[in-house]
Amino acid sequence: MSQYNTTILIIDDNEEHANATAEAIQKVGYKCIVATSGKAGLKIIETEEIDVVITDLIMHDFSGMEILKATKEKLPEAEIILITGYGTVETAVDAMQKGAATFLLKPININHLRAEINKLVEKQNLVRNNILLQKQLDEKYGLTGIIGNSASMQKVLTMVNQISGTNATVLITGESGTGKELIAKTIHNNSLRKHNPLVILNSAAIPENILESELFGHEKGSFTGALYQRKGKFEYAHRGTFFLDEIGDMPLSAQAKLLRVLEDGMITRIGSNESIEVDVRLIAATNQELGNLIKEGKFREDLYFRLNVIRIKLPPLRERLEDIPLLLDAFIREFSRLYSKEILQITPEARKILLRYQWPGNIRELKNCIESMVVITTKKYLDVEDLPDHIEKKSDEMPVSHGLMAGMTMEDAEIELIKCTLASVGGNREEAARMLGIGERTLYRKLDLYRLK
Ligand SMILES: Nc1ncnc2c1ncn2[C@@H]1O[C@H](COP(=O)(O)OP(=O)(O)OP(=O)(O)O)[C@@H](O)[C@H]1O
Repeated sequence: MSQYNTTILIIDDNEEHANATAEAIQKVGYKCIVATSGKAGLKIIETEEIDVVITDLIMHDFSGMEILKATKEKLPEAEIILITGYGTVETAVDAMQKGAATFLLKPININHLRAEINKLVEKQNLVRNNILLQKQLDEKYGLTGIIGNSASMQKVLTMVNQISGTNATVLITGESGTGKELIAKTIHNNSLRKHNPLVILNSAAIPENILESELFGHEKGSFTGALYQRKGKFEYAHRGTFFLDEIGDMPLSAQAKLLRVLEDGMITRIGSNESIEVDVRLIAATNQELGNLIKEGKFREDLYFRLNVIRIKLPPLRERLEDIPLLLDAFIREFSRLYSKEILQITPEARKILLRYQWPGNIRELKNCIESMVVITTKKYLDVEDLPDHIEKKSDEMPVSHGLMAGMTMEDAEIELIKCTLASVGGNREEAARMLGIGERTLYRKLDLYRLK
């Protein structure tokens, strides 16, 4: 949405003043509706789609605070700017705590007002585009809950979509917190097995001496402590999916037995001579390099080939920083709802810092970070001071370009600036355009023109 389809409501009981403000805003392309009383303003809020409400704080019938309350109820996505005199600054601050975007002092500086509106509209567009994009992704893949519009995640989603309906064994690799379990659950939920169990076992979390019993079950008396007969996870997963996490940590003896199950579809409980047929789709995951484990003699090569029928490689978050804005918006919404806080926003400064951080714990770390910020903030937005302590807070450490020299053309300088800005935000074009103060489309055009894509 551009400014041409953004509607701004101006509520001010000084008619002359209201019209002058509207005229100044219309000049830069916004659609304006003027209400010259609080009552008229409230009626418009009830019936029209408004993106930004600019209201005087003190009017003869209703106060700006009442307008704010009604707007929050009827138009939760709209942004509110309060216009106030010096005597009422305290009330305006209170209004910001109740959800107003900002307040401006009288007499209004029209350039300042335009800049505030531009900022708010840009923020609204970003949120709306992200929601739309996620909806499109969900519709395209029918895979709700997996967020990511980077090329690498699109590739993963396409693959998940293609293989979910098959019975093929899947090996998911990726660092901790990149979403391996989420992908495994999604494959199961989109498969014909979705009404049957999804059984999950983490090989690393089970002591070696009981892992085989967990996997294949045991007969009563088969070892000290085996007081009863017990089914293993494979049996529980019959007709469903078995997600075996941290497979790289599985001891060699269990690997040999697992290989046999994959080859003939039969399991044998410990202490039994009888084989039981199981119909299980296996999805294995690891954050280790299985190739290295094979070289070290810790992982069976034949099992690796059996598992590696379909391989899904999840890239670390630092290699797909362009997914961060979408993830940020989704997690902020999720935790605002969970902790019953009005949907919060994040300041550009805090956003910049999160975009530059390397995320060693990947999406799990980002999710935890946003959860803690939502919990601790006392404001309507998340800011730099809400960031966890271990995240470096300096946002002014921009990469410096060393490529500028007297004598180079403006065009070369522009190329250098674009490259340097993109590098500072990990290639995130949306964020880079914002920093450069140009539209995303303009940035795309320039990338095309200078063959920087
Ligand atoms: N693409 C994504 N979109 C939304 N949420 C995600 C995405 N990827 C991961 N998450 C969330 O991040 C958290 C960690 O994901 P998950 O447990 O699937 O990672 P993992 O790779 O299995 O981690 P580990 O190797 O430590 O077991 C979960 O809360 C998950 O829902």
